[in-house]
Amino acid sequence: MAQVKKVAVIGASGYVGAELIGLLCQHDKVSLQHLVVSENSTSKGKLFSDLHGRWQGICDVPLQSFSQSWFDEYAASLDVVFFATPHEFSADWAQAFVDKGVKVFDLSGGFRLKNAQDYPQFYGFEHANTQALATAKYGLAEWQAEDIKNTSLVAVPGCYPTASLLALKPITTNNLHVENSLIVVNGISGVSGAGRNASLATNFNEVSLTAYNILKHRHQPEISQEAAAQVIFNPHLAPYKRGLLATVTLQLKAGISQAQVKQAFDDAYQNKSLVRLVASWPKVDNVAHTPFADIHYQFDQDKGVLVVSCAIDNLLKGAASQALQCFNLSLDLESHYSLLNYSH
Ligand SMILES: NC(=O)C1=CN([C@@H]2O[C@H](COP(=O)(O)OP(=O)(O)OC[C@H]3O[C@@H](n4cnc5c(N)ncnc54)[C@H](OP(=O)(O)O)[C@@H]3O)[C@@H](O)[C@H]2O)C=CC1
Ligand SMILES: CC(=O)N[C@@H](CCC(=O)OP(=O)(O)O)C(=O)O
Repeated sequence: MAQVKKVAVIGASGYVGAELIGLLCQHDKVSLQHLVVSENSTSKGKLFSDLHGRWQGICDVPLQSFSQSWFDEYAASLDVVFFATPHEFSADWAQAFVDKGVKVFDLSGGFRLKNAQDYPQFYGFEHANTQALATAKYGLAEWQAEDIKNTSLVAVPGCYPTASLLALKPITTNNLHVENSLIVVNGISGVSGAGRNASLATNFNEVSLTAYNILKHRHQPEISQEAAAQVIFNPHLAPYKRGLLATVTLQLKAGISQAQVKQAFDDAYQNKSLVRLVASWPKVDNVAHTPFADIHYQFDQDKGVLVVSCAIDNLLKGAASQALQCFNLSLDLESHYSLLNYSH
């Protein structure tokens, strides 16, 4: 029987933190101890439910602000901390919690890339803790259960990488694709993907379906690293709130059959209840506000071209519910524990 864990969430005022807290409130192995925001946050002292009205009467807990003295007072008393914070904050602070014996689930990109040199290029900062970078484990829940169990620092995948890798890995891990061929990933995300803070680019009046960050998005090295294959990643922003679609195109080796492709997907996901192999092209509306990933593919055997599409909720399967899957795995629970009937 897994014991109840003492848990804190840093980044509680943000979109991802809010979803995560909603999930943690319903989890019977969690004792939620601290909801934390930045040191100078305009939200400190407010109730969580004042900021996120969906949780009125469910989580009316005041928000604390993070500081060195907060860390000194509370860190050692925790079992688990979730970071739903900017990448650089996680990179700076995660190891300090690990050193206090706290298991860290980092929902930022602070520990996803193995190559420290990629941080200045794709994240705009030098990584402060390259040793932790080397030991952190990537936490794509359906694929890395053992790593997730056996580490103190889980790098929860990004939203686009989650959908892209769930689509790609049945093929790339079985080496069904032509080595060094062009793999193209087209991603479309709703505006909540950009977080809660106001900016011109995410202003309601400004948002129109558009590509952005072409050939320089930080998820390109993440997807390539975890698929063990170089990809071209084309992100798009779309004028809706929740949900993300990644559609990938690959060239498969000559002679690969429909049956081999089907086998690869069935083997990968037949016992994974949060990944649904659906009968038609997935839609974001079918997964928004849920922890599911929906996948569908079509293979033109004559041309050797495979197209796979995966839809997820960017804030849940692309962040908070996947982090909870990782937490469940670390407790030796099934990864879908407390998630299958989630609705809020
Ligand atoms: N949005 C998405 O779809 C996804 C986001 N992510 C990642 O999850 C993380 C959170 O994203 P999201 O919720 O969208 O972002 P938001 O901007 O909505 O929230 C960021 C949160 O971090 C807190 N914060 C900022 N600076 C600090 C600091 N120095 N110390 C402590 N807390 C701090 C903010 O608190 P306050 O502002 O009140 O100070 C806020 O609670 C990011 O790393 C993001 O890249 C991952 C997957 C999907
Ligand atoms: C629409 C939008 O702006 N999306 C964000 C991705 C959000 C996200 O998931 O970022 P991480 O996974 O790296 O934390 C972006 O493109 O930067």
